Formats: sequence, structure tokens, C-alpha cells
Amino acid sequence: MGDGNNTSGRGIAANNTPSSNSEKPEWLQQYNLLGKIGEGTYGLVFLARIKSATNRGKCIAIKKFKQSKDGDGVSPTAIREIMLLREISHENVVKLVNVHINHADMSLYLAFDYAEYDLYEIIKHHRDKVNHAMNQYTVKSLLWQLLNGLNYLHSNWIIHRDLKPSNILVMGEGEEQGVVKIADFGLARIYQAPLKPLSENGVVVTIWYRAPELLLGAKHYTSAVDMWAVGCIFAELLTLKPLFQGAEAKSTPNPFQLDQLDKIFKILGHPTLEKWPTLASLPHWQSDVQHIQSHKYENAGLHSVVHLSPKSPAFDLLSRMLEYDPRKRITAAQALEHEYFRIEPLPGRNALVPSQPGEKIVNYPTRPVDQNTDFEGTTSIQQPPQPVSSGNVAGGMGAHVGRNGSVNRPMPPPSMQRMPQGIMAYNFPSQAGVGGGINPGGMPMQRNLAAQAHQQQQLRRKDPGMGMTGYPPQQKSRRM
Ligand SMILES: Nc1ncnc2c1ncn2[C@@H]1O[C@H](COP(=O)(O)OP(=O)(O)OP(=O)(O)O)[C@@H](O)[C@H]1O
Repeated sequence: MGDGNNTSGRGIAANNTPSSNSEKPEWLQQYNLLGKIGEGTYGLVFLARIKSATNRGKCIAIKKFKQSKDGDGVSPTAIREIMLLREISHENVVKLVNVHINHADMSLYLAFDYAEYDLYEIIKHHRDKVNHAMNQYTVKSLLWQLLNGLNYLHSNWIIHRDLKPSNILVMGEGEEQGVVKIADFGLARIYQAPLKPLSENGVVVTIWYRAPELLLGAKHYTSAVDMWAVGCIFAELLTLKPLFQGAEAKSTPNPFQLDQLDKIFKILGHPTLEKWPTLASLPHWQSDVQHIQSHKYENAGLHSVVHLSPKSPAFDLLSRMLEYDPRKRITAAQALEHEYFRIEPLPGRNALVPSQPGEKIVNYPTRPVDQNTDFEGTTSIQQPPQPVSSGNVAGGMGAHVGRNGSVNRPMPPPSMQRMPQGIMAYNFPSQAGVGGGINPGGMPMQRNLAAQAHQQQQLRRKDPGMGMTGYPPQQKSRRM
């Protein structure tokens, strides 16, 4: 633990007193806080910029963790776990750059490298704005890098337990553009949340990516739970829709989710003891004979849902990830060796570049920044709900992070700001509303944008539409 002033490098900083010349605690003064970018089960996520000369202007994401209900702050076990997370270093895992503990209330702040995109938004953008599937190169590159990061975590005995598209980040412009970073790893162990069906603050924890052994009440689980989630994400990258979209049973504290199992069985068929011998020992298989055991499901055929030929390498890999028996499920290391990654198009480091010469680049929306929510998480927004448009429509998004330090309000056309010269963007933003004055709704633009950023972050959590080392194959490489 730090001494209260250790805010450099990767140390843990603890702080008891706010500094005398500001209400901000001392450790926070090394950052320019730009606004809230998200809200999850554990707390709020803020975007900040480093002030110090060494990394001046670099963006970071600060996760502020909520106090637990009994107000007991950060436990010694959690601190031990966090110390371990600081040692984790891999290109496809988001870097934990700093840890701060406010001793006054034992609240916890983790500072991570900032990533402009995540798979949730990328998939949503394709589904709602671009209106066509992702190119094969992008899907393969995203998947390969996800597996590469996961293989590293699993080799270090870290099981993620809550993999889902919003936890899979993709870097924006810069040297690491288009590189995948797994976020939120290890937090499950600290906060023990993924097995709870619903967090107590009303934020729904999605169960769409949860492995069947967890849904059936397994007490012990393995890294195979993450591979199931990767299978669900792979299918979603292909179809732009969540594969198993069960409705959450909210009131019960047990992990048994009948509707989610129902959705899985409808597509993959009923699990059998022959295929999954240890099934009989799972608590809910035993206890809910009526729903789980007696109902007979036809195998609807995964291939028809994901539109893949049953003989294709992509389908083979996907089915191995969605193997019912966790002991038979493919591992991350095995998946990286799969034939799918050895055939064209080969995966690459920048997943977001076009797959073929002449193909248009997709201009993904940058994260909206809500500047009206302060670091305590209180918001001063009192506006009625505004229609929120996602995508690159200036005036339809909140403030965005500019390259050069300040937050741009509204953002200059992303296509102009972000694209390499000479490459056309898919969606040129409308110029409506640019200029910051009063918009047709009569709301000052800056405030309106912030309100919309806040609302978009809220909507994102409820989105019914989601209705949803080496680089790859060492023998050949491209777009590295
Ligand atoms: N390092 C980061 N850089 C940029 N954005 C991030 C970073 N870490 C998290 N985010 C974004 O912040 C938002 C909230 O993240 P958080 O992990 O708290 O919640 P979540 O993943 O949406 O849900 P849950 O907490 O239930 O898993 C998400 O949009 C996520 O993509």
C-alpha cells in the first residue's frame, strides 16, 4: 500500500485527506477529469487525461467502485487481488495503470488505459447504422486477439467470468489502433458479482454469455466458462445479434436461469448425460426435473442461426466453443491453433482496417462523455429524455475526446478527425447542430450534448435492440 502520496507509475496510492487548495483528493489532481463514460455493476467509469509531463495528454479510464451495501469498503483480500492484477501485462489485456484507495471511506479507484471502442458499440453500429455484417477479416482478427488475451489470463490462473461485448475494448487511433483489450478481468474474484443474477443497485447483470454449468448451479467452474462466452461473442460478431438472449429472472438470488437455459437448449438441443456425463451432479439438473429434464428440445441447428456451413472451419470452431461439457470445450490455447485462423483472410493486429483494397472503412462512433456527472456520481441533469441517435451524427452524441487535450463539443466530423488520409468513411456525420448554439429543442447545445451522453449511457445498459506474442499464425502475417 502507498503512503498517501504515491501516485506515480503503477503504485497503489492511498489518500486520507482532500488537498487544501481543491476539493479533489490529491491523487486525482494528476488528472484532468473529462466526464463520465459509463456505468457498470461495480460503479462509474470516468474519462481523464494525465497532466504529468511523462504521459501528458494520455487518456485513462478511472473506475470508481461503489461502496458495498454494508459499507465495508475494500477488503484485504480485494487489495491482494488488485496487487496481482497490477502484474498482468499483455497486449490484449487492458493495462491497470494505477490504483487509488481513499482511506477515509475505503473506496477504490482503478485507472486503466483508455480504449475508444468496445465490441458492444461496434456490433451495435454495424447492426443499426451500417446495416451489414462485419467483414470476415475484422471478425477473425477481433476473435483471435480476444483468444490471445484470454489465453494469457488463463495461463496466469485468472478466469474472467464476465466476458461480454462491453468488456472487450478496441483501441482507437494511435500506435495500437484496432487492437483488442480485455477489460474487467479479475474483478469478479474481488467483488464476487457474476454469480449474482442482479446487482442490488438495479443494474442488470447480463446472463446471455453465461455458461450452462453456471446456469445449472455448478459450484466449481473452470476457464471453460470464458470459452463459452467467447463462443457467444463469436456468433454475435457474425450475426450482429446475441446468440442466447434469455430473459433474466430477477427476484431470485440463485444463479438458476430457466429462460436462459431454454434459449440455449432451443438452439443447441437438449444436453444429454451421454454427451455431458457430469450433468447429473449439477444442482439444478437434479432439483428442477420438471422444467429442465422432462422438456424435450429439438436441435434447431446452430449452423442455421449463424448462417455457416456445418463443414466450415468457422462453424467447427464455434461448435467447439459451445460444447456443453466444460471438459470437452475447446481451450483458448487450442482455439488459437484452429484451422479457422490458418485460412484466408488471416487475422491481423489492426482489426478495424478494411479487409480488401477499395473496401470502405467503417467509422465507429467514439464514446459519448457525460460532463454533467461529477466524480461523486451525482448528476445535475434535469432535462426530459431526449431522443438519442447513435453513430456519427454530430449533435446526436455527447462530448467526445479530441486528440489534443480538450473535450470537443460537439465533435468534429469523426471521419475527418480519425481516418487516414484518402480513405472514405461510411457515415459522414450530419452537420446539423454543429456550432454550439441553441438546438431546435431550445436546449443549450453543450448541456444538451451532455444530457444525451448521459442518456445514451443509460440506454446502453438497457438496450433492447441487442435484442439483443506473436501475432496470429506465425507462418504468414498481414496488416500487422
Ligand atoms: N479502459 C476503458 N477504456 C474505455 N472505456 C472503458 C474502459 N473500461 C470500461 N469502459 C467502458 O465503461 C463502460 C462501463 O464499464 P463497466 O465495466 O463498469 O460496466 P459494463 O461492462 O458495461 O457492465 P458490468 O459492470 O455489468 O460488467 C462500458 O461502456 C465500458 O466499455
